[in-house]
Amino acid sequence: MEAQQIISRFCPKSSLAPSIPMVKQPFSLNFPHLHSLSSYPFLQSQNLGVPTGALHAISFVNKEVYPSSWRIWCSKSSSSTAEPEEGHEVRAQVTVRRKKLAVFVSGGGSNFRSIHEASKRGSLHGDVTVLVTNKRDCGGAQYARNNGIPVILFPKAKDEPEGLSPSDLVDTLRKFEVDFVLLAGYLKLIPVELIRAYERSIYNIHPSLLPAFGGKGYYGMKVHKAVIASGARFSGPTIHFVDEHYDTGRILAQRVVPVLANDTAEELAARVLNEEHQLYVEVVEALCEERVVWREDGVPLIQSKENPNEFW
Ligand SMILES: Nc1nc2c(c(=O)[nH]1)N[C@@H](CN(C=O)c1ccc(C(=O)N[C@@H](CCC(=O)O)C(=O)O)cc1)CN2
Ligand SMILES: NCC(=O)N[C@@H]1O[C@H](COP(=O)([O-])[O-])[C@@H](O)[C@H]1O
Repeated sequence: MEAQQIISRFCPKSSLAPSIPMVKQPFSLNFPHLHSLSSYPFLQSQNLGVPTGALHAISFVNKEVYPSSWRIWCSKSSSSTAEPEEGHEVRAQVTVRRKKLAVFVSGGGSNFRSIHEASKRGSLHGDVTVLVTNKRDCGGAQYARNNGIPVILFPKAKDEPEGLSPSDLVDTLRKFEVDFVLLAGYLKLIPVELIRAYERSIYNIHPSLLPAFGGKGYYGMKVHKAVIASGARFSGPTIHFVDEHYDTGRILAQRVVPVLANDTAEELAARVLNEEHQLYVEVVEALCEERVVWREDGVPLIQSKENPNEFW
Protein backbone atom coordinates (compact mmCIF):
# COMPACT_ATOMS: atom_id res chain seq x y z
CA MET A 1 0.00 0.00 0.00
CA GLU A 2 1.26 3.52 -0.79
CA ALA A 3 3.07 5.15 2.11
CA GLN A 4 0.94 8.23 1.85
CA GLN A 5 -2.18 6.23 2.63
CA ILE A 6 -3.82 7.61 5.72
CA ILE A 7 -4.87 5.23 8.43
CA SER A 8 -7.27 6.34 11.11
CA ARG A 9 -8.65 4.26 13.88
CA PHE A 10 -12.31 3.88 14.64
CA CYS A 11 -13.52 3.42 18.16
CA PRO A 12 -17.25 2.70 18.36
CA LYS A 13 -19.27 5.46 20.00
CA SER A 14 -20.28 3.07 22.75
CA SER A 15 -16.72 2.30 23.77
CA LEU A 16 -14.53 4.54 25.91
CA ALA A 17 -12.49 6.62 23.55
CA PRO A 18 -8.79 6.27 24.34
CA SER A 19 -7.40 8.99 26.53
CA ILE A 20 -5.59 10.57 23.59
CA PRO A 21 -7.30 11.97 20.49
CA MET A 22 -7.73 9.89 17.39
CA VAL A 23 -5.77 11.67 14.71
CA LYS A 24 -5.14 10.77 11.15
CA GLN A 25 -1.48 10.40 10.40
CA PRO A 26 0.37 10.08 7.09
CA PHE A 27 1.53 6.56 7.89
CA SER A 28 3.29 3.98 5.92
CA LEU A 29 2.46 0.51 7.14
CA ASN A 30 5.75 0.29 8.96
CA PHE A 31 4.89 1.52 12.40
CA PRO A 32 7.73 1.53 14.91
CA HIS A 33 7.58 -1.57 16.99
CA LEU A 34 4.66 -1.00 19.31
CA HIS A 35 3.44 -3.97 21.25
CA SER A 36 0.63 -4.56 23.60
CA LEU A 37 1.00 -4.93 27.32
CA SER A 38 -1.65 -7.59 27.01
CA SER A 39 1.15 -10.03 26.23
CA TYR A 40 2.61 -9.21 29.66
CA PRO A 41 -0.33 -10.05 31.95
CA PHE A 42 1.78 -9.52 35.07
CA LEU A 43 1.90 -5.84 34.09
CA GLN A 44 -1.84 -5.56 34.16
CA SER A 45 -3.88 -4.22 37.10
CA GLN A 46 -1.55 -4.10 40.12
CA ASN A 47 1.39 -2.31 38.44
CA LEU A 48 -0.60 0.50 36.95
CA GLY A 49 -3.63 0.74 39.22
CA VAL A 50 -5.86 -0.33 36.37
CA PRO A 51 -9.06 -2.20 37.24
CA THR A 52 -8.87 -5.96 36.92
CA GLY A 53 -9.97 -7.17 33.54
CA ALA A 54 -8.89 -4.01 31.79
CA LEU A 55 -6.30 -4.11 29.07
CA HIS A 56 -3.91 -1.22 29.34
CA ALA A 57 -0.72 -0.11 27.73
CA ILE A 58 1.77 2.70 27.60
CA SER A 59 2.99 3.96 24.29
CA PHE A 60 6.72 4.01 23.78
CA VAL A 61 7.41 5.85 20.59
CA ASN A 62 10.62 5.57 18.64
CA LYS A 63 11.55 9.22 18.43
CA GLU A 64 13.79 8.60 15.42
CA VAL A 65 10.74 7.48 13.43
CA TYR A 66 8.04 9.92 14.45
CA PRO A 67 8.49 13.66 14.20
CA SER A 68 7.50 15.20 17.54
CA SER A 69 4.46 16.72 15.83
CA TRP A 70 2.85 13.30 15.33
CA ARG A 71 0.46 12.11 18.03
CA ILE A 72 0.34 8.38 18.42
CA TRP A 73 -3.05 6.85 18.94
CA CYS A 74 -1.66 3.36 19.51
CA SER A 75 -1.13 2.62 23.12
CA LYS A 76 1.20 -0.30 22.97
CA SER A 77 4.41 -1.08 24.68
CA SER A 78 7.08 -3.66 24.16
CA SER A 79 8.68 -3.06 27.50
CA SER A 80 8.50 -5.58 30.30
CA THR A 81 8.67 -2.63 32.69
CA ALA A 82 7.06 0.77 32.55
CA GLU A 83 10.39 2.32 31.62
CA PRO A 84 10.96 3.44 27.97
CA GLU A 85 13.83 1.91 26.03
CA GLU A 86 16.68 4.13 24.85
CA GLY A 87 15.39 6.56 22.27
CA HIS A 88 11.76 6.03 23.26
CA GLU A 89 9.52 8.10 25.43
CA VAL A 90 6.27 7.49 27.22
CA ARG A 91 3.53 9.25 25.32
CA ALA A 92 0.25 8.09 26.72
CA GLN A 93 -1.54 5.45 28.75
CA VAL A 94 -4.79 4.04 27.49
CA THR A 95 -7.12 1.59 29.23
CA VAL A 96 -9.08 -0.63 26.86
CA ARG A 97 -12.38 -1.38 28.59
CA ARG A 98 -13.66 -4.96 28.51
CA LYS A 99 -16.34 -5.07 25.83
CA LYS A 100 -19.94 -6.29 26.06
CA LEU A 101 -21.15 -8.44 23.16
CA ALA A 102 -24.60 -9.32 21.86
CA VAL A 103 -24.70 -12.42 19.63
CA PHE A 104 -27.57 -13.11 17.22
CA VAL A 105 -28.29 -16.70 16.16
CA SER A 106 -31.04 -18.72 14.46
CA GLY A 107 -29.56 -22.21 14.63
CA GLY A 108 -27.03 -24.44 16.38
CA GLY A 109 -24.80 -21.57 17.43
CA SER A 110 -21.36 -23.17 16.99
CA ASN A 111 -19.81 -19.78 16.18
CA PHE A 112 -21.50 -18.32 19.26
CA ARG A 113 -20.06 -21.18 21.37
CA SER A 114 -16.56 -20.57 19.96
CA ILE A 115 -16.77 -16.89 20.93
CA HIS A 116 -18.16 -17.67 24.38
CA GLU A 117 -15.43 -20.27 25.01
CA ALA A 118 -12.75 -17.75 24.00
CA SER A 119 -14.23 -15.30 26.49
CA LYS A 120 -14.24 -17.91 29.28
CA ARG A 121 -10.64 -18.98 28.65
CA GLY A 122 -9.51 -15.36 28.74
CA SER A 123 -8.25 -14.92 25.17
CA LEU A 124 -11.15 -12.57 24.43
CA HIS A 125 -11.28 -9.18 26.20
CA GLY A 126 -15.06 -9.21 26.24
CA ASP A 127 -18.17 -11.04 27.41
CA VAL A 128 -21.32 -12.27 25.68
CA THR A 129 -23.90 -10.43 27.78
CA VAL A 130 -27.03 -11.25 25.77
CA LEU A 131 -28.18 -13.62 23.03
CA VAL A 132 -30.80 -12.64 20.46
CA THR A 133 -32.67 -15.19 18.36
CA ASN A 134 -35.79 -15.55 16.22
CA LYS A 135 -35.99 -19.27 17.16
CA ARG A 136 -36.54 -19.54 20.90
CA ASP A 137 -35.67 -23.28 21.01
CA CYS A 138 -32.66 -23.33 18.67
CA GLY A 139 -29.36 -24.84 19.79
CA GLY A 140 -27.78 -21.46 20.35
CA ALA A 141 -30.59 -20.36 22.67
CA GLN A 142 -30.36 -23.61 24.64
CA TYR A 143 -26.60 -23.16 25.04
CA ALA A 144 -27.12 -19.58 26.24
CA ARG A 145 -29.66 -20.64 28.87
CA ASN A 146 -27.35 -23.43 30.05
CA ASN A 147 -24.59 -20.84 30.49
CA GLY A 148 -26.61 -18.16 32.25
CA ILE A 149 -26.79 -15.80 29.27
CA PRO A 150 -30.10 -13.92 28.86
CA VAL A 151 -32.03 -14.78 25.68
CA ILE A 152 -34.10 -12.22 23.77
CA LEU A 153 -36.60 -13.21 21.07
CA PHE A 154 -36.45 -11.01 17.99
CA PRO A 155 -38.41 -10.82 15.85
CA LYS A 156 -41.29 -12.78 17.30
CA ALA A 157 -42.75 -15.63 15.27
CA LYS A 158 -45.73 -14.67 13.10
CA ASP A 159 -48.17 -16.65 15.22
CA GLU A 160 -47.01 -15.12 18.50
CA PRO A 161 -49.19 -12.42 20.03
CA GLU A 162 -46.59 -9.74 20.69
CA GLY A 163 -42.87 -9.12 20.64
CA LEU A 164 -40.16 -6.49 20.58
CA SER A 165 -40.24 -3.71 18.00
CA PRO A 166 -36.90 -2.69 16.43
CA SER A 167 -36.68 0.32 18.76
CA ASP A 168 -37.50 -1.90 21.74
CA LEU A 169 -34.60 -4.11 20.67
CA VAL A 170 -32.24 -1.12 20.50
CA ASP A 171 -33.34 0.03 23.96
CA THR A 172 -32.82 -3.46 25.35
CA LEU A 173 -29.30 -3.74 23.90
CA ARG A 174 -28.50 -0.31 25.35
CA LYS A 175 -29.68 -1.50 28.77
CA PHE A 176 -27.23 -4.39 28.46
CA GLU A 177 -24.57 -1.76 27.54
CA VAL A 178 -23.74 -3.73 24.40
CA ASP A 179 -20.66 -2.49 22.50
CA PHE A 180 -20.70 -4.86 19.53
CA VAL A 181 -23.42 -6.91 17.83
CA LEU A 182 -22.22 -10.19 16.30
CA LEU A 183 -24.46 -12.07 13.85
CA ALA A 184 -23.65 -15.79 13.77
CA GLY A 185 -26.09 -17.75 11.64
CA TYR A 186 -28.89 -15.22 12.18
CA LEU A 187 -31.35 -15.50 9.29
CA LYS A 188 -33.44 -12.34 9.56
CA LEU A 189 -32.77 -8.90 8.13
CA ILE A 190 -31.38 -6.54 10.79
CA PRO A 191 -33.65 -3.48 10.89
CA VAL A 192 -32.32 -0.08 9.96
CA GLU A 193 -33.03 1.20 13.51
CA LEU A 194 -30.38 -1.14 14.87
CA ILE A 195 -27.98 -0.36 12.02
CA ARG A 196 -28.21 3.36 12.83
CA ALA A 197 -27.94 2.85 16.59
CA TYR A 198 -24.83 0.66 16.30
CA GLU A 199 -22.93 2.36 13.51
CA ARG A 200 -19.88 0.35 12.42
CA SER A 201 -20.50 -1.98 15.37
CA ILE A 202 -22.53 -4.82 13.83
CA TYR A 203 -20.65 -7.73 12.24
CA ASN A 204 -21.75 -10.83 10.39
CA ILE A 205 -20.05 -14.05 9.34
CA HIS A 206 -21.04 -15.45 5.97
CA PRO A 207 -19.91 -18.86 4.65
CA SER A 208 -18.61 -17.75 1.25
CA LEU A 209 -16.02 -15.37 -0.18
CA LEU A 210 -18.23 -12.30 -0.55
CA PRO A 211 -19.28 -10.61 -2.71
CA ALA A 212 -19.75 -14.01 -4.36
CA PHE A 213 -22.67 -16.17 -3.24
CA GLY A 214 -24.26 -13.61 -0.92
CA GLY A 215 -27.54 -11.75 -0.62
CA LYS A 216 -31.17 -12.75 -0.14
CA GLY A 217 -31.65 -16.50 -0.41
CA TYR A 218 -27.96 -17.27 0.28
CA TYR A 219 -27.74 -18.86 3.72
CA GLY A 220 -26.70 -22.17 5.23
CA MET A 221 -26.34 -25.10 2.88
CA LYS A 222 -27.80 -23.08 0.00
CA VAL A 223 -24.53 -21.18 -0.10
CA HIS A 224 -22.32 -24.28 -0.29
CA LYS A 225 -24.54 -25.93 -2.91
CA ALA A 226 -24.28 -22.81 -5.07
CA VAL A 227 -20.50 -22.72 -4.68
CA ILE A 228 -20.12 -26.35 -5.75
CA ALA A 229 -22.55 -25.95 -8.65
CA SER A 230 -20.59 -22.94 -9.89
CA GLY A 231 -17.34 -24.88 -10.21
CA ALA A 232 -15.52 -22.43 -7.94
CA ARG A 233 -12.18 -23.90 -6.78
CA PHE A 234 -12.06 -21.92 -3.54
CA SER A 235 -14.48 -20.84 -0.87
CA GLY A 236 -14.24 -19.69 2.73
CA PRO A 237 -15.80 -17.46 5.40
CA THR A 238 -16.18 -13.70 5.21
CA ILE A 239 -16.66 -11.39 8.20
CA HIS A 240 -18.15 -8.06 7.23
CA PHE A 241 -19.83 -4.99 8.66
CA VAL A 242 -23.59 -5.14 8.50
CA ASP A 243 -25.52 -2.49 6.56
CA GLU A 244 -29.18 -2.30 5.54
CA HIS A 245 -28.92 -5.02 2.90
CA TYR A 246 -27.91 -8.68 3.12
CA ASP A 247 -24.11 -9.19 2.81
CA THR A 248 -23.21 -5.83 1.23
CA GLY A 249 -21.31 -4.26 4.15
CA ARG A 250 -17.55 -3.58 4.14
CA ILE A 251 -15.47 -6.76 4.24
CA LEU A 252 -13.23 -7.00 7.31
CA ALA A 253 -11.70 -10.48 7.12
CA GLN A 254 -11.70 -13.65 5.03
CA ARG A 255 -10.10 -17.07 4.96
CA VAL A 256 -9.78 -19.41 1.98
CA VAL A 257 -10.39 -23.15 1.75
CA PRO A 258 -10.19 -25.39 -1.34
CA VAL A 259 -13.31 -26.77 -2.99
CA LEU A 260 -12.48 -30.35 -3.94
CA ALA A 261 -13.73 -31.96 -7.14
CA ASN A 262 -15.81 -34.55 -5.28
CA ASP A 263 -16.96 -32.36 -2.40
CA THR A 264 -20.51 -32.71 -1.15
CA ALA A 265 -22.14 -29.55 0.20
CA GLU A 266 -21.86 -31.01 3.69
CA GLU A 267 -18.11 -31.67 3.32
CA LEU A 268 -17.51 -28.14 2.07
CA ALA A 269 -19.73 -26.70 4.83
CA ALA A 270 -17.69 -28.50 7.50
CA ARG A 271 -14.38 -27.27 6.02
CA VAL A 272 -15.65 -23.67 5.91
CA LEU A 273 -17.21 -23.85 9.38
CA ASN A 274 -13.92 -24.97 10.89
CA GLU A 275 -12.30 -21.82 9.53
CA GLU A 276 -15.25 -19.71 10.67
CA HIS A 277 -14.74 -20.70 14.28
CA GLN A 278 -11.10 -19.62 14.21
CA LEU A 279 -11.62 -16.48 12.14
CA TYR A 280 -14.54 -15.10 14.15
CA VAL A 281 -12.66 -15.50 17.43
CA GLU A 282 -9.58 -13.80 15.94
CA VAL A 283 -11.68 -10.90 14.65
CA VAL A 284 -13.69 -10.44 17.86
CA GLU A 285 -10.44 -10.47 19.86
CA ALA A 286 -9.26 -7.61 17.65
CA LEU A 287 -12.56 -5.74 18.09
CA CYS A 288 -12.37 -6.04 21.87
CA GLU A 289 -8.77 -4.78 21.83
CA GLU A 290 -9.73 -1.93 19.50
CA ARG A 291 -7.34 -3.10 16.78
CA VAL A 292 -9.63 -2.23 13.85
CA VAL A 293 -8.28 0.64 11.74
CA TRP A 294 -9.66 2.32 8.63
CA ARG A 295 -7.68 3.01 5.50
CA GLU A 296 -8.25 6.35 3.79
CA ASP A 297 -10.22 4.62 1.02
CA GLY A 298 -12.67 3.24 3.59
CA VAL A 299 -11.32 -0.29 3.79
CA PRO A 300 -11.21 -1.60 7.36
CA LEU A 301 -8.03 -3.41 8.46
CA ILE A 302 -7.06 -5.37 11.55
CA GLN A 303 -3.81 -4.51 13.30
CA SER A 304 -1.78 -7.61 14.13
CA LYS A 305 -1.52 -8.33 17.86
CA GLU A 306 1.92 -9.91 17.51
CA ASN A 307 3.38 -7.19 15.29
CA PRO A 308 1.53 -3.85 15.36
CA ASN A 309 3.49 -2.88 12.26
CA GLU A 310 1.41 -5.38 10.30
CA PHE A 311 -2.23 -5.21 9.21
CA TRP A 312 -4.50 -7.78 7.61
N1 LIG B 1 -29.31 -5.79 7.49
C1 LIG B 1 -28.67 -6.99 7.43
N2 LIG B 1 -29.21 -8.06 8.06
C2 LIG B 1 -28.58 -9.27 8.00
C3 LIG B 1 -27.38 -9.43 7.27
C4 LIG B 1 -26.84 -8.27 6.62
O1 LIG B 1 -25.75 -8.34 5.98
N3 LIG B 1 -27.50 -7.08 6.72
N4 LIG B 1 -26.77 -10.68 7.19
C5 LIG B 1 -27.66 -11.80 7.45
C6 LIG B 1 -26.98 -13.12 7.45
N5 LIG B 1 -27.07 -13.66 6.09
C7 LIG B 1 -25.91 -13.87 5.43
O2 LIG B 1 -24.79 -13.77 5.96
C8 LIG B 1 -28.31 -13.95 5.48
C9 LIG B 1 -29.35 -14.45 6.26
C10 LIG B 1 -30.59 -14.74 5.69
C11 LIG B 1 -30.81 -14.51 4.33
C12 LIG B 1 -32.15 -14.79 3.73
O3 LIG B 1 -32.29 -14.82 2.53
N6 LIG B 1 -33.14 -15.01 4.62
C13 LIG B 1 -34.51 -15.37 4.17
C14 LIG B 1 -35.34 -15.86 5.35
C15 LIG B 1 -34.73 -17.15 5.92
C16 LIG B 1 -35.56 -17.69 7.06
O4 LIG B 1 -36.36 -16.93 7.65
O5 LIG B 1 -35.40 -18.91 7.37
C17 LIG B 1 -35.22 -14.14 3.58
O6 LIG B 1 -34.95 -13.00 4.02
O7 LIG B 1 -36.06 -14.39 2.72
C18 LIG B 1 -29.78 -14.03 3.55
C19 LIG B 1 -28.52 -13.75 4.11
C20 LIG B 1 -28.41 -11.59 8.74
N7 LIG B 1 -29.10 -10.31 8.67
N1 LIG C 1 -25.93 -16.09 5.41
C1 LIG C 1 -25.83 -16.43 6.79
C2 LIG C 1 -25.26 -17.81 6.95
O1 LIG C 1 -25.46 -18.67 6.11
N2 LIG C 1 -24.53 -18.01 8.05
C3 LIG C 1 -23.95 -19.29 8.30
O2 LIG C 1 -24.81 -20.06 9.13
C4 LIG C 1 -23.98 -21.01 9.83
C5 LIG C 1 -24.35 -20.92 11.28
O3 LIG C 1 -23.72 -21.94 11.97
P1 LIG C 1 -23.71 -21.91 13.59
O4 LIG C 1 -25.13 -21.63 14.02
O5 LIG C 1 -23.23 -23.29 13.96
O6 LIG C 1 -22.77 -20.82 14.01
C6 LIG C 1 -22.51 -20.59 9.60
O7 LIG C 1 -21.90 -21.40 8.63
C7 LIG C 1 -22.65 -19.18 9.08
O8 LIG C 1 -21.59 -18.79 8.21
